[in-house]
Amino acid sequence: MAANLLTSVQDAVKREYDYIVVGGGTAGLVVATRLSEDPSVSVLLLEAGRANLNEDSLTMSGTFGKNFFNPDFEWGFMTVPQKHSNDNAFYWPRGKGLGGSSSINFYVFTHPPASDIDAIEKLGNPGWNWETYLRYSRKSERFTPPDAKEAEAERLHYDPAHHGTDGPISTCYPPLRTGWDNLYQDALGNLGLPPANDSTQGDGNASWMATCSVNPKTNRRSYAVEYLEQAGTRKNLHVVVSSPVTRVLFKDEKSATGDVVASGVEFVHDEKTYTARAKKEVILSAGALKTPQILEFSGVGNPEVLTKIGVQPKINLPSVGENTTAPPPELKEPEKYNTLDPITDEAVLKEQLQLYSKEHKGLFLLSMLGVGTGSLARLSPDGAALTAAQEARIRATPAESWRPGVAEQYQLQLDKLSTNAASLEVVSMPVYLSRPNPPAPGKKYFTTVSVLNHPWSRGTIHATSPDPLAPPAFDPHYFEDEFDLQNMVELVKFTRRLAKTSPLSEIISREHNPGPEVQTDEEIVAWVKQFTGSIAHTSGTCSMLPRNKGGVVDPRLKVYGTHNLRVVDLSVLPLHIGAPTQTYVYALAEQASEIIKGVI
Ligand SMILES: Cc1cc2nc3c(=O)[nH]c(=O)nc-3n(C[C@H](O)[C@H](O)[C@H](O)COP(=O)(O)OP(=O)(O)OC[C@H]3O[C@@H](n4cnc5c(N)ncnc54)[C@H](O)[C@@H]3O)c2cc1C
Repeated sequence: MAANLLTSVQDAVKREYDYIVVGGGTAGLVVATRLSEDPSVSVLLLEAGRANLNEDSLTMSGTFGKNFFNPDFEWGFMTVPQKHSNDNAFYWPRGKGLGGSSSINFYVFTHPPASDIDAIEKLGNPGWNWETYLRYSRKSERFTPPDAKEAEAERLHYDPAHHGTDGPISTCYPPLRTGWDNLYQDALGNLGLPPANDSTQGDGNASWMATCSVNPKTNRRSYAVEYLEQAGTRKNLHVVVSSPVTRVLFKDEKSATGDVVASGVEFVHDEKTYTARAKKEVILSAGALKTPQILEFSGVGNPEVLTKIGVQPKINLPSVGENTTAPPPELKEPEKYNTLDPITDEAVLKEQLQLYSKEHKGLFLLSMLGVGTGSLARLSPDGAALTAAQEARIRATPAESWRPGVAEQYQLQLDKLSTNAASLEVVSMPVYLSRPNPPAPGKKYFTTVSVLNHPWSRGTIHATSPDPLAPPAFDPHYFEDEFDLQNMVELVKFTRRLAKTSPLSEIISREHNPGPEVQTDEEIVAWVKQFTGSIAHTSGTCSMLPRNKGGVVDPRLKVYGTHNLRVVDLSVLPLHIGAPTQTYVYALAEQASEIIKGVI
């Protein structure tokens, strides 16, 4: 059905649309679909990548990372060398094509803690709180509860009030489970993270079983393209693919309030440049890594950055591309039970692919299930002392030494530290995913993906080349704040303790990474700097904050100084949340759609 919405460039440039949405990823597809619910408005969606509709390798479940570095589906971004991480450049995968990152993500679908969502409102954004988040998250979700007997046996406990039942994104518990997740949860409980329904309550020091965005009827990925499917054959929504937008175009005259007025966008298709025209608004949803670049090429940003790429400044907004927060993970693994490792054997892979395509069964139904979150003080014997030292250091640093608005963000992070709220996450993954020691043939593993959810380092993403199609410079400043590194080191030690804690210890034969040769703090630091990777949740590059506090958009998601240009994607999240980010992006885009429609 969604294929009916595809339009040719020649048709699109002949018309004038009410709304142009830039980027057909997670947020963009929600916004375009919701706006076109009103048959009296016209919407054009421009996506840089291909349509990729009905692409088996995207919709098949259990294919974690399969499309990494595949230019048909993924951008292949790299950070600049990281000064505080041995000058390593980190791989930042992002989805390309309709569905964006929701088409390649690892489809864990969980809520952030309520306090993290309320923090967004506290930073100066009325209406962006847990209550509204939950309303819009429910609107996006179609949850299928587990069978009652199975739920009891496998502890698939949940709060029905936290799930929607008739939204476009299907969610469920992973259709196939590893068999060790109860043991994982018990071991986490023995280390101070007791079982809970989910991550939303209290200080977040807990463990739970995560749901995923998979359709339990088809056992396929459920992702943003479901929204387009809902749009069906609407005549007022046009989708043009393979057309990267290079800049927003503005009218010569300003609005009555003195703001610049967007009139459309410039985009490239088959190496030719075109213009698409908008009557009402332009909405940027190109993701946290690309939206700041489009703003900069449109003349919106820090004049110094713009001048270097040969762009005439229109709006002085130095916060574009700043406040980049990018949490890094660490990996480690034991052996046994249901995992995806056997598919590295050609014969098993063939058999499993057949099983999946014919009966929608087999190992590809596995997903991440057991999750634990905790504060540093809860996870490490040295955590309280390290936390106190960080609190003292931040309090002793004059607020003027940070960029505007960071002091307010740090205050909320300090509140989390002083109440011992969870900021670290350990997720069990049923496959070998770590470096440098390779897996042994014929064995099974699980990896503990360890995540720092509230990093203190702040980075930047800026255009540096005059070519708008060249990637910008991604610089997360990993480990610039030493506390981030200390957290990662303590996470490695915690993961080691977890593996030695009953009942999990009973099923583990040995640790492969970091491996026995990595023991002292210095050795762990070296391993972390060399072998950590990005969890792909970068946010904040066009933060929703007051303008004098580092804001790029206001609480109506409008770019400051503009009359009708908004940003709706993960760029606007001003302070990172303690969870993977897709659930948040769907809720954000649902709320944004109602704002744009004037419903709220
Ligand atoms: C590998 C990976 C694993 C992840 N795992 C999870 C997980 O398990 N659970 C979870 O909750 N979250 C996960 N995430 C994060 C989550 O998927 C993202 O945060 C979310 O999808 C981001 O949505 P977005 O709309 O901001 O950006 P995207 O979905 O990335 O959309 C941006 C879109 O804009 C397009 N675009 C870019 N530039 C232009 C341009 N110039 N012109 C036109 N179009 C353009 C892109 O091609 C893309 O389609 C993962 C992400 C990745 C990459």
